[in-house]
Amino acid sequence: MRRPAGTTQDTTDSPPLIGVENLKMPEWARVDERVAAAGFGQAVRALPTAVTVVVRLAWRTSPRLTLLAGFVHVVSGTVTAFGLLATANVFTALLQQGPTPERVLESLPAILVVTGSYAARAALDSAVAAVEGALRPRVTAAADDAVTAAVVRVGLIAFEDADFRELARQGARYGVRAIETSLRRLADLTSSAISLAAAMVTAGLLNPWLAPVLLLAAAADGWAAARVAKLNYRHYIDTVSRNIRKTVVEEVATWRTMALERHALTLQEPLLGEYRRISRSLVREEVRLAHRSNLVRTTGRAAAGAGTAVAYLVLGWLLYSGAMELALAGTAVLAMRTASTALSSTTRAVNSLYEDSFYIGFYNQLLAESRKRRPPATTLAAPADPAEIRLEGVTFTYPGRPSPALRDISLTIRRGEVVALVGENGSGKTTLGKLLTGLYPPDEGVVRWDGVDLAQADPATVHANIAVIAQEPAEWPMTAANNVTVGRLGRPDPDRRAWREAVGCSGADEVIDSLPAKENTVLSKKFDEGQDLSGGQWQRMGIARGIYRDASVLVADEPTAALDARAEARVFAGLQHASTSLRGGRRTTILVTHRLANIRSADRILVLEKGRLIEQGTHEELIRAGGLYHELYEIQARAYRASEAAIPQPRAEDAEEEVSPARTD
Ligand SMILES: Nc1ncnc2c1ncn2[C@@H]1O[C@H](COP(=O)(O)OP(=O)(O)OP(=O)(O)O)[C@@H](O)[C@H]1O
Repeated sequence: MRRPAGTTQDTTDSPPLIGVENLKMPEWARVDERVAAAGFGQAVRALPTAVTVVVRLAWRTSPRLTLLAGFVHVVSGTVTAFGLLATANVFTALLQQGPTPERVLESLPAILVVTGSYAARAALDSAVAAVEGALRPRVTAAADDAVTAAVVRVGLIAFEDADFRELARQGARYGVRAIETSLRRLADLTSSAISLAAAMVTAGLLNPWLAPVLLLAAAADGWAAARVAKLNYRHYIDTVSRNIRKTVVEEVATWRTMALERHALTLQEPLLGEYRRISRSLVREEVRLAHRSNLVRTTGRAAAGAGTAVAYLVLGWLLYSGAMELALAGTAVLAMRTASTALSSTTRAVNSLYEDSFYIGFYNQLLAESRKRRPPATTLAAPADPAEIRLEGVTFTYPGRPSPALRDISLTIRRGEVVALVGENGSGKTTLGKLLTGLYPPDEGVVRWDGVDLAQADPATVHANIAVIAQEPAEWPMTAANNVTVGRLGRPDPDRRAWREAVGCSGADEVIDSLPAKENTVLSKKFDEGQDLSGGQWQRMGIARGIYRDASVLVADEPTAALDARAEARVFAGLQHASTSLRGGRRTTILVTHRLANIRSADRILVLEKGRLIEQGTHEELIRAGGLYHELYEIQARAYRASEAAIPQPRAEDAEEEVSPARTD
């Protein structure tokens, strides 16, 4: 990937364990790389968007608190400005001609105003803190809620896209944090901008020359702050891939699910080494960033110092030439100092907002992407118990994959059929199961249930009628009972018949019986007294959940891959029973399996090869056809025949003899 000049290579100093030197930068980060390269003008133009997001969120959260926050900030800034002007009056009264006691007496009202403004300012500061304290957590929670709700509602296929997953992670984490800090910056900006305006007006009233000179002194500070913000962002973009890699290595080095292989393969030290290498390279970048930021800040400060010197020279010249009275010099100095402080606070707030605006950009991008990836709102409902599932010319490609997982598939499945999907690894069986059930939309072609195009139907109405027993079932961190009933929340089952049938057909009853608190045992090691299960036990719980769901279309994807022979036989008998036990009819069952002996009695067998449907028929028809199914079946059957032949068959008299030594008589 071509990188803009001045950016660093995202590499570590030795070949990475992950296997690639440079991870591809996520799409969203590359979009924002262009934003990072933008000039200051563009940055200023980006501000209103960030401010709008924050204010809109605040308004949506609490219009009353938002108005109150705006009000107290404006009043607080105005009181400061008022105090400044009052101080000018004090100086004018004190430094005019005449006896000192009279001058002091004359300045008393102005001194009272100054004192009053300080007291008011202190009271307003507490009001600001109180209002902000009430508003900020609400806005942060609202931002968090918006982003979580947006991500939760995207279609399933979005989670197949690595760029979207990363955008979701970054947008939620940095975006929400940026909104929270922006709220504070916005408050700072309001009060410092008012103070600046007051100082400029005061200086301008004293002498029109003073105002531009004040700006000159503070502008350098502002430039430095803007530059540092950009450096920070550039750094973030440059290290994003490395940070992703670091997180992945950290996860595989510490996660419990990887622990067994990690130890068995003695990968702890290599992983630690990889982690340290990435960390070191990130630290080097951080240090380089700190040096560059420091240099920029020092340059800014030097320029600001020169600007201040010019301002004092101009003031001196104004006094020397008699363009300004000496009595006003004190006020001018005060205005200069106030303006300088206010301008650097203003520029700092503007720049922080500018920096935050990038992260708020991620946040907005995430909301927009999530909206785009949300299934379209529709009132079209899928039929609850379709008489026919039809695929017409269906092609599907996983996001980011160069070639389709399924190509031009056309087929029809009728209500109550038990259909087996067969084929070698990667031939597309699981993917076909997901398309049949509307979980993934096809890129080309159409999937219809009784003529209703699933891409046009409300996904909730489709999903309500499907049950999926996944190859690797989810390990829900809840009780064993809930691990089954979560299959259909709220299903009425007063006498627990459905529950008993589900755990009985799947063999989950044996699992539950072996648990210390039976069905009330929490299945997660994250909780005290929680229990974990073996792979096969989790699979039984998944099957029970699928059966308990009692849906009209059931997809079982390698349901018995991790089961022992006895459990497998029981599950297939259970699934057979489940296929005939749908309320008043037969359930449409789609079975994905490699163990061909289990599907001989299926109504139809579909054979896939490299994403294409190449054969279909009953077991006998496919065996007669002598194609791929016949070949695969023969390989498995031959293995059994060969192992049977290898076992010597005992003669009747041998058998007698073999047993006899054990006899005690
Ligand atoms: N989440 C995914 N992202 C990208 N590609 C995928 C994903 N899942 C599967 N694929 C690819 O799609 C193709 C079909 O995969 P699928 O899982 O449907 O095959 P399968 O027949 O079920 O395989 P197996 O018998 O190994 O379970 C394969 O080339 C696979 O690499």
